[in-house]
Amino acid sequence: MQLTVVDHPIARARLSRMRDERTDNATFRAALRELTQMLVYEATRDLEVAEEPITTPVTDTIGFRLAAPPLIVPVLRAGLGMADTAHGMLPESQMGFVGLARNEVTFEPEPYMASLPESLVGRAVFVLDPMLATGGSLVNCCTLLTDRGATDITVLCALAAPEGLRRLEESGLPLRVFTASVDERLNENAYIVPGLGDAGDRQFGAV
Ligand SMILES: O=P(O)(O)OC[C@H]1O[C@H](OP(=O)(O)OP(=O)(O)O)[C@H](O)[C@@H]1O
Ligand SMILES: O=c1cc[nH]c(=O)[nH]1
Ligand SMILES: [Mg+2]
Repeated sequence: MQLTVVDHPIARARLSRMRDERTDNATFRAALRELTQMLVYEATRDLEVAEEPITTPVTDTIGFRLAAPPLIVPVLRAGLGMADTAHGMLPESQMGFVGLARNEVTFEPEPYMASLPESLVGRAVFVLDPMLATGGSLVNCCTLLTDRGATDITVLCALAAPEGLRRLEESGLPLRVFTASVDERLNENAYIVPGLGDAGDRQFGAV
């Protein structure tokens, strides 16, 4: 599994705003959108481009377009806050949706929806979820994708815990992970420390 930590100064500043308990829901969402831009920018660096002839106001030349824009898959709820930004940067991409809620007693994810293309053979997939804690939710989501034939999955998250990264690594799933920080650890409630709290609640309110 390939891990990239996007620790650009602007990314660190946005992440700090998200961590701060005084940050209100609207400011948290704005900071997550801005952080998502940086994660997408880094994660798309190696995407294949196709050449196409174009004409500028001055002359004919060669232009470029993405050869195969990845499928974007936000994990509901918290990943929804990254979806529009990622789609804006990859406007030709298709979007799928996975809904998971972590059981806060067992810490296991409980799936409640999946809306994905039947086959993902030969398609790159970008999974969006700001939080990688125990890793249970992302293993569940990425297994749904590999069950459909995906072999090229990129996970974009704001924060990752070492425990979750280990679980993803041990899953053997074909993954690359881009995160703005690898935090210290999980606490007894499987929350990331120092973390930022519940990313869904911080954006949309407590359920
Ligand atoms: O790595 P894990 O231990 O599985 O935890 C991470 C998951 O927890 C959060 O979702 P949550 O279940 O709180 O749902 P929500 O987005 O609706 O708040 C987060 O967005 C991840 O999906
Ligand atoms: O710290 C955590 C752990 C799981 N889910 C969150 O939203 N935050
Ligand atoms: Mg939540």
